[in-house]
Formats: sequence, C-alpha cells, structure tokens
Amino acid sequence: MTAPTLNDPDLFRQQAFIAGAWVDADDGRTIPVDDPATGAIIGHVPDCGAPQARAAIDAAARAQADWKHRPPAERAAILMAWYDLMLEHSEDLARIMTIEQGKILAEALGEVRYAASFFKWFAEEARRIDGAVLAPPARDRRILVLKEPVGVSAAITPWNFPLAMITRKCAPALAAGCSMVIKPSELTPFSALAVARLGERAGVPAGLISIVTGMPEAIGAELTANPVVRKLSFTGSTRVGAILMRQSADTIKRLSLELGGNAPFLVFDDAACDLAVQGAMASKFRNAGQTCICANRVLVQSGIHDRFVAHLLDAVAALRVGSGLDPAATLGPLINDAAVAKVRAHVEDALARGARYASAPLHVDGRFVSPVVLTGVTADMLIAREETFGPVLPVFRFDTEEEAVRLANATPFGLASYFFTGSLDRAWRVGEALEFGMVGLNTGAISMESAPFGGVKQSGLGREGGHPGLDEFLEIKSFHMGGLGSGTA
Ligand SMILES: NC(=O)c1ccc[n+]([C@@H]2O[C@H](COP(=O)([O-])OP(=O)(O)OC[C@H]3O[C@@H](n4cnc5c(N)ncnc54)[C@H](O)[C@@H]3O)[C@@H](O)[C@H]2O)c1
Ligand SMILES: O=C[C@H](O)CS(=O)(=O)O
Repeated sequence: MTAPTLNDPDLFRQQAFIAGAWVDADDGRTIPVDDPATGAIIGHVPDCGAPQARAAIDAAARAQADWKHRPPAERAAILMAWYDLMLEHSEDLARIMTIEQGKILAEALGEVRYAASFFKWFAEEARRIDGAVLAPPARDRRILVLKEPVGVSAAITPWNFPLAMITRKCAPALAAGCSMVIKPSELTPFSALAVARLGERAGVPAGLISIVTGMPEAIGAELTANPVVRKLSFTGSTRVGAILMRQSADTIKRLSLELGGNAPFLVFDDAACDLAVQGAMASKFRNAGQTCICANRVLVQSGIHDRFVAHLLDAVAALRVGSGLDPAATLGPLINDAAVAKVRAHVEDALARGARYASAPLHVDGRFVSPVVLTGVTADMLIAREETFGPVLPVFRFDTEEEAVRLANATPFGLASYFFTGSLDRAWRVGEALEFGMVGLNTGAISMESAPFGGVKQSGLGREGGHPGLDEFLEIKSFHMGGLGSGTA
C-alpha cells in the first residue's frame, strides 16, 4: 500500500465518519482504492451497508434538531473555520486528491480553493436567509413568509471533482440549517474523509455530517428510501440520476440532480482566434477532459476553421502527459481502464466513419492517454452523441449560424455550452438560442461559487452555487395570522 506522504498524516483516514465517530464497516469489509497513475493500492475504506447509512441518517436527524436553531452567525462561523482549515491544509488535500483521482497537482490545488470558496460564500449568505411580511389582505390578517431548512439531506457525489462536488452541496446545506449524509465515489473516498476530518476540527457538531463509504447500491437504496431524508443532492451520470430519481419517488424527496453533459463549443468567423483556442484548451483538457462541462463538440465556422485548427494544434502539442505529481505534466491519467476504453472506442468509431487525425494519433500507455484532435467529425459519430470524458477534441465544420445552433442543440443534454464571436448582435441571438443551463461567451471558464451551476433537459434538475444553491435546501412556509384586533388574539 502506498499511502500519500502528508504534512498532516491525520488527514489520511481509512475509516468512515458516521455519527461523529470514525468506524469500520460493521462486518469489517473494505474496498481498495488505487492510484490511477500507478495502479498501486493507496489504501482501503470501509464497505458500509444500509444499517450504517441508517445510523448516519438517525444521527443527522438528532444533530439537525439543534443545528436549525443555531443563530446564523454561529453556523457561519463554523463554515468559515472550515474554509480556513481547508486553505491551511490545501497542499495535503491536493496531494490526496491527485493520488486517488489522478489530476495534476496544480489543478488539484485549484479544486481545493474552489471547493473551499463554497464554505466562504455560503457562510456569508447564512446570515441573509430572510423571509417576507406580505401586505395585509384584511385589517385582521397578517401573513409571514418564512424560509426554513429542508431538514436531513443526503448527497451522492462523483470521482472527478472529489472535494468541490461535496462542498458545493454541504456548504449550502449547513448554511440553511440542514444536516447531510454523504456517500462519496468509491473511487475517490479519501478526499471526502479528509475534508470531514477538517470539519470535525472546525467544530461541526457530531452527526451533522457523515461520510458513509462503500459500494453505492445498498447505501443509495437507504438514502433514497428512508423518509427521514427529505432532500437528495446527486452529482453524477444521467443514468444513475434517473435511478435515484425513481428510488426517491416513493418518499417525494426534494431533488437536486447535476448530471451528464455534451457541451458544444462554437467558433464563429468573427471570433478572436487565439481567445477561442485558449477557451477550447481550458475547457477541453482540464482534468484530462474528465469534466461534465468540458467542450465535447467543437463546431468551427468554415471561414476560420483552418486557422483555428492550426493554432489549436500548436497548443495541444505543448501538453505533457504524466503523473499528476510530476510538475512537468499538464495531463494526468484517466480514472480507470473503463475510461480509457471509452476514449479509444470514440476515436476508433469516428475514424471509421470518416474523421481524420489532425494531431498525432491516439497513444495509450496504461491509463495515460495522449491528447488528440480529430477533424471531419460529423453528428452520426459516437463522439458527437456521448460524453467522451477524455482528452479528445473533435472538430466539426459549419457554414451558417442557424446550422451551428441547430447542431449545438441536437442533444438530449443541456448542461454547458460555449461560443466565441465578436458580434454583439450574434452574442444575444446565440446566447438566447442555446438550450443549456450555462453559456460561456468568449470564455471557457464558467465555474464559480457565486453563479448558479446546473443543466436543463437530461443534464439535471436544480442549481448549485449562488442564491439558487441555497434555496435548494430551504422550504417556504406561509404563516397566516387571523382574528387580529378582535381582542381574542
Ligand atoms: N453536472 C455536474 O455538475 C457534474 C459534475 C461532475 C460529474 N458529472 C457527471 O458525472 C459522471 C462522472 O461521474 P461518475 O462516473 O462518478 O458518475 P456515476 O453516476 O457513475 O457515479 C456518481 C456517484 O453515484 C454513485 N452511484 C453509482 N450507482 C449508484 C446507484 N445505483 N445508487 C446509488 N449511487 C450510485 C457512485 O458511487 C458515485 O458516488 C459524468 O457523466 C459527468 O458528466 C456531472
Ligand atoms: O465535472 C463537473 C464539475 O461540476 C466541473 S466544475 O468543478 O464545476 O468546474
């Protein structure tokens, strides 16, 4: 076993965090976790089942009964202490993330800061959860609109951003006065356990959050069926999101679903070419292409196509594939062998249907995959219809704006989209015509704690981040007072 070398070894936890205690699985079973770069086992976590998930839910209910009455300033102070501890331990958190998920250390550090920012932003907002007093409908009536915490919430999170996808849920939940039971991906549990340890140090009350590690089906079944859980926040594939939605129906849970994407990236003739190349590189190759919002289809207008591709190839040629711990690397390994197989299948299918390599051909070494640019890509190819989730940039050619928007929208997904143009008129037309939850105009960077993040169609329900992210954990109560002034009140 090759556990990460840390400044604070206490942050590398190989036990689940349930009801304020660090525990093994009831039956002692564990799950190995490997380093995507080497395949070496870095450690094991408990394979907890439904009973331990139930214990976490019961503890969350007990803790939330008090937490919801804590003054917002007290809740905010704990979230800010958690924020400070995340930044203080950012190097260790990044190292754990790189070793279990594979992303290059610089990106892991970026994720730690991005993840921590949700604690700060929602600590500030915890003090501003106000309701309303309505204009009285009659002399003897008064109506208050109260905002109250949903109650016990659950979160199920993916492997590709193992810290940010947790804090993007946990921060608003606690700010709103809720508690949360978290099931991280079995592929990247150590980041979740480390941030829970810091939460414990920050003063998060015992039981308010739990990290239940283990294979997903049994834990997920409990989190979705247990009526004490009033809210499920899921980030992951659309396939699993649909399963969880069905499983949550019997108890009518509030749902936040952050699901898959198939982002179009449009480059019009009047775009600033270098800016568009920078945007494509930032969007496509972050986390080796393993992000829900990365450019999955790059559509380039005929007049700029060849110039854009030429500049793009220069930028791609500068990428360096290697271990995330190698300071010279800019592309880490993919998460597992299945991810590599999907990338290979997409490239082979595209080539078989007429696409061509513009870059060097695909080269695979274990889970290290070379960056590839394909041209002559068309809508009938797998790479156009599915998330590739790897460092392959497919270039489509289009002639008219109408054709570009039609092609962009021709997907059941609607998460992120991007377009580059120098025309203000086109910016409004295309920005409003794109059927996606998020649009980047002349930028490939659209993730920040203050802006609502989420998708339409089969990319999900609800939003995370910003004020909508807080509303996901609040209920509205209309409080009607009658008989006032009658001497009976
Ligand atoms: N929209 C977003 O914000 C966002 C962010 C990150 C990732 N994603 C999407 O997530 C996917 C990649 O992440 P992934 O491979 O971890 O997704 P995944 O759906 O395979 O797994 C996500 C989580 O769900 C759990 N899970 C799997 N099957 C389950 C079941 N039957 N019951 C309960 N839980 C179950 C997993 O253990 C994991 O914790 C991609 O599609 C990506 O687009 C979306
Ligand atoms: O993979 C999806 C993540 O939500 C991307 S980001 O961390 O929000 O940029």
